[in-house]
Amino acid sequence: MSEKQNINTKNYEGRWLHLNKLWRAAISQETLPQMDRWLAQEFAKNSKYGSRDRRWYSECLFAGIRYGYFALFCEDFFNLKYKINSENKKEIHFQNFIQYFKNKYLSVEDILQAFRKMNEERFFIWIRLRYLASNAKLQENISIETNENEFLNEKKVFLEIEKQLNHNNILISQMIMQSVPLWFIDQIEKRFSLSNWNKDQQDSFFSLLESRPPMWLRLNDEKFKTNVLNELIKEGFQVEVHNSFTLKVIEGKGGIFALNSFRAGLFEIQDLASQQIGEHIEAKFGQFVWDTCAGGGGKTQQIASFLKNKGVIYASDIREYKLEEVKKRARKSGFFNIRCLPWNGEGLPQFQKEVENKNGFDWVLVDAPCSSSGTWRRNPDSKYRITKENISSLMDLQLNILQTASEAVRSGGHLVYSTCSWLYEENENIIECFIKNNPDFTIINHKMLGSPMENADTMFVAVIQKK
Ligand SMILES: C[S@@+](CC[C@H](N)C(=O)[O-])C[C@H]1O[C@@H](n2cnc3c(N)ncnc32)[C@H](O)[C@@H]1O
Repeated sequence: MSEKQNINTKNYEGRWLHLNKLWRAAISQETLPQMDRWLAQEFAKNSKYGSRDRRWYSECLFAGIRYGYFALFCEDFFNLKYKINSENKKEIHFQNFIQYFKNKYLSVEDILQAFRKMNEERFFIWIRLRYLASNAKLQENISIETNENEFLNEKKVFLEIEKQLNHNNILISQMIMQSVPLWFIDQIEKRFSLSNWNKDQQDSFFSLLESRPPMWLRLNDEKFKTNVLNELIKEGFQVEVHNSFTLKVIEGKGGIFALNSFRAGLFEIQDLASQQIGEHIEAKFGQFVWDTCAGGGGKTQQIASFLKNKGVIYASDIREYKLEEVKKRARKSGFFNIRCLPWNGEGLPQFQKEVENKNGFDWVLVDAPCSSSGTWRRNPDSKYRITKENISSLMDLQLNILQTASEAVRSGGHLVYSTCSWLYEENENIIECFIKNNPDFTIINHKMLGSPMENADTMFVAVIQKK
């Protein structure tokens, strides 16, 4: 079978066979791969994939990961019903089945092993049925519909599962339908009650998991709005103005990086919730800011756009190569006040004398490494990877970084802590522990941002002030 497929019903079958092959290759990796990275490598290895092929294969493989846990649920239920049940003639108690399923898959290894054991054609039957029941739409108009007479038994079981779930505990049902591992049940309950999300918000938290968030853009200056909008529209993007700095791309053909206005540094791609974190750093002209975990500099750039070269920003990260990206982006946007310093979270780095002269920073941002549970819409594979053990080691790291970074805040200055996670352990818990150990700091406010309140990732921010 050739790798390149033209999109018509003639090689529809070949396309599915190739999809199965790609899925098998993905799950045969040593560990469950991060799907976007794995796919990028896979496509780079084979230049024969056309852009429509790439979109379709990646959409289907992402659906595979997004709904993989649900597919295991369906397959196990199907097997019980059609194999064990026909032999033993016993009725399956749905409640008992849920309990059995919950205890059967307790880690990413369990899930990966089950993916490997399952015939890929069968796997994609469940994925297709589930995808068709979701609100998500395939970007490419290549059908994933099943023929009327195909998979009749599976369709029956799928409908039965939907029906049974409708009569079940609502939280458990939503978790199963949205393929959220049941080991998260306590954390989800905690989040719902802590954040006081109402029924609609709870429903949205789940239903938003069916799709990626839209692409959000942040202008580096509101005066660029007309220029940027004109170019986007001219290039066929459908865009909505969210506020004076933020645009939402409703539809676009890709190729945003090639736009003149992007290359000239007039705007950045940045999720809405991430932008809202940045807005909590209310740095005034002339102030000093330290972005301790700057990564590629998404928030460093945003803070620089507030300061308009009047003030100083230090950007640090344990990954030195990321700081090269920060420098490149700063040059592109004409920000000359960003100083990059590698930092591993142990002790304070060697700042220039100017920091000591100011008695420390006015603002210190700790955009901490975290489980990324708030980015499941984008990276669904990460929901299977989060375990109690890695949350606990992340908590130690988060608290350590926050503690060390806090030593650089001047008296009266602010410490901002953020994550792209909705887990209590990584958020409220961390700031509560920090405050307990540091009575000279007070929490000014803290909140969840993004989904389910907005069509974005889910993030957390806390503003803490030094007395
Ligand atoms: C959530 S990401 C930061 C994203 C970035 N602020 C942005 O807006 O694009 C967390 C960052 O923390 C960095 N990091 C992880 N461990 C660290 C440590 N011990 N010390 C300093 N940075 C660390 C990671 O390399 C990663 O870039």
